[in-house]
Amino acid sequence: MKIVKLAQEHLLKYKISLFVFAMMSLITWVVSIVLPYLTGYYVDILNQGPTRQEIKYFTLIILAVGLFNIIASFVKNYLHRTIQTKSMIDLNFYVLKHLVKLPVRYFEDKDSAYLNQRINNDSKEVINFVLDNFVSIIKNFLTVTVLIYISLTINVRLTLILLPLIPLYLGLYYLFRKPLYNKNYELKEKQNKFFSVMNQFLQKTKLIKLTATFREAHNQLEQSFKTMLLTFIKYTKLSLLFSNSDSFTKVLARVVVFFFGGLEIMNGNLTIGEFTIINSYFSMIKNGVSYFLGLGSSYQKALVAYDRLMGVLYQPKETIGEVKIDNINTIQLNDVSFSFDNSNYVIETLNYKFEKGKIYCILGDNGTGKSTLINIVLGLYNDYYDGQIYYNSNELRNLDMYYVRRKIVGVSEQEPMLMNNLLINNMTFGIENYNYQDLKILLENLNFDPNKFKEGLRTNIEEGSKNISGGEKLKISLIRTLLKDPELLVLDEPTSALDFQSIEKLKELLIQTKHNRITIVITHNKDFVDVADEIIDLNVSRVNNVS
Ligand SMILES: Nc1ncnc2c1ncn2[C@@H]1O[C@H](COP(=O)(O)OP(=O)(O)OP(=O)(O)O)[C@@H](O)[C@H]1O
Repeated sequence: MKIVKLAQEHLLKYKISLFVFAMMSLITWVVSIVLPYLTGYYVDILNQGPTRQEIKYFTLIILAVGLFNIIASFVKNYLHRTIQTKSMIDLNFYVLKHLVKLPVRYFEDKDSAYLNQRINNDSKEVINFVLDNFVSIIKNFLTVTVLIYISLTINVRLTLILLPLIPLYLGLYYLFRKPLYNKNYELKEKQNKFFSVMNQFLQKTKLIKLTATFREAHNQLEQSFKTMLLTFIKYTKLSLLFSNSDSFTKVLARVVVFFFGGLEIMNGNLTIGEFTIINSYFSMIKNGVSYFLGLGSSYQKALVAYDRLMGVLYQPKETIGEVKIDNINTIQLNDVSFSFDNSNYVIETLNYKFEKGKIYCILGDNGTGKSTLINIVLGLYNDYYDGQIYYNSNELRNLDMYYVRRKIVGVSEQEPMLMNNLLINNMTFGIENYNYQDLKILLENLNFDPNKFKEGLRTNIEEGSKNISGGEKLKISLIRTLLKDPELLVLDEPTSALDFQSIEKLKELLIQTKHNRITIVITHNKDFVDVADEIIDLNVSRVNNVS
């Protein structure tokens, strides 16, 4: 079975724990079978007038079995939880590892929070299905067969009278199964929608305040809750109806056991102890049967989770070559074209050569393709552009761009992403070797005073937190990029959140270090035009510096 194949790779990392878990599960199962039998046997002894010795003996057995069961259950449940958590995270990481190597365009229409939650839930579903059922199938099969056999050996007539109640239960189950599944599914969808509206309500508090749309926001929230509540009520009614019908079969079974069991006792064909054993065993047989009935629907649920995970795992990874380079003297674009929708070209037959030692300024109004061009040059759209791009003499698609970007490329983004980490770690993130003196100079040059923060460079920064301004975020990202001393430096809209003084300092810094690298600055205003050696104006239809 394909679900087992996916889960086993992660579960089998904990072979010994799994083996002990299986053994403990079987032990607790044996205890659950033995206890009603012992109880029945004891009832018969009590009925016949027990000796003090017998009472002592049975009490000790019950104590020993009980204690043994507690220990075995503890070990079983402990192992179940730890194996489940570890393998679930393992599978989750396995999918995330693949995900992070997919082309960036895969993520463009995805909500990352939703995707993350989905992968987490699906990993849990797949692991739980396999872990829970690998012992349960054997256990429940044994429960049904062994207990029917023991009941038959105790009293054939009573067992044969009780067995037809199982098809009755099956009928009820099938009657309710589909509507229950559908209503449950519908309820989950409505709950998800409701929570996403609640989430939005919290996320958009600032917008709600600014536009004073409290009433509209609250109405939306209420409407979504009403829809969810309606489905919840329908589901609750149906599930209560089902559990009542289920209780009805239990009552019926008890009536049959009491009436026919009573007659059998009266006729001397059954002891009181045997009566209690059959009574307990029949309910265990019924539970065993319902386990197998429920297996189909839990398989369907796990299958949905499996298919969604495989949907990610089957996505082809982005194109990455193997050639590693440690310096970049030129980047040449030959007839490069790119379109998001295969019809409107954002970049069209662009020919351009970037050379070490120069500062390039990519100019253009909003939406003219500045960021797109940089994404192409950095190898993020390797699977989508036409034409060729050469780093020195190596075609971009042949380069190991993970290596190149890590070692010799520095990119400061328009909206910098910070890690939930210390200020110092954010400034040095991904940089293998740096000089503390260089960091100090950069801090001074960019006018960034870490002492302004409560614990200086060791202050914890949280993405989205209020203890850091937009400009400060941008400076952290600039420091991280410049500290790397890259061969290719890309600054995307570096002036968007900087004050005049900081812009001037940054310009000085770029001029001072331009000989060691290719510097590309993306901007929609003219702030950097005066320091640029070449300007690429994307407002102009044909850009070309290559004859
Ligand atoms: N993922 C996408 N799917 C479809 N179209 C996109 C996508 N990303 C960008 N575009 C479109 O491509 C064009 C260029 O976008 P790009 O972000 O490169 O522009 P930009 O010059 O960097 O803009 P800005 O100055 O606003 O940052 C725009 O028309 C934009 O709508």
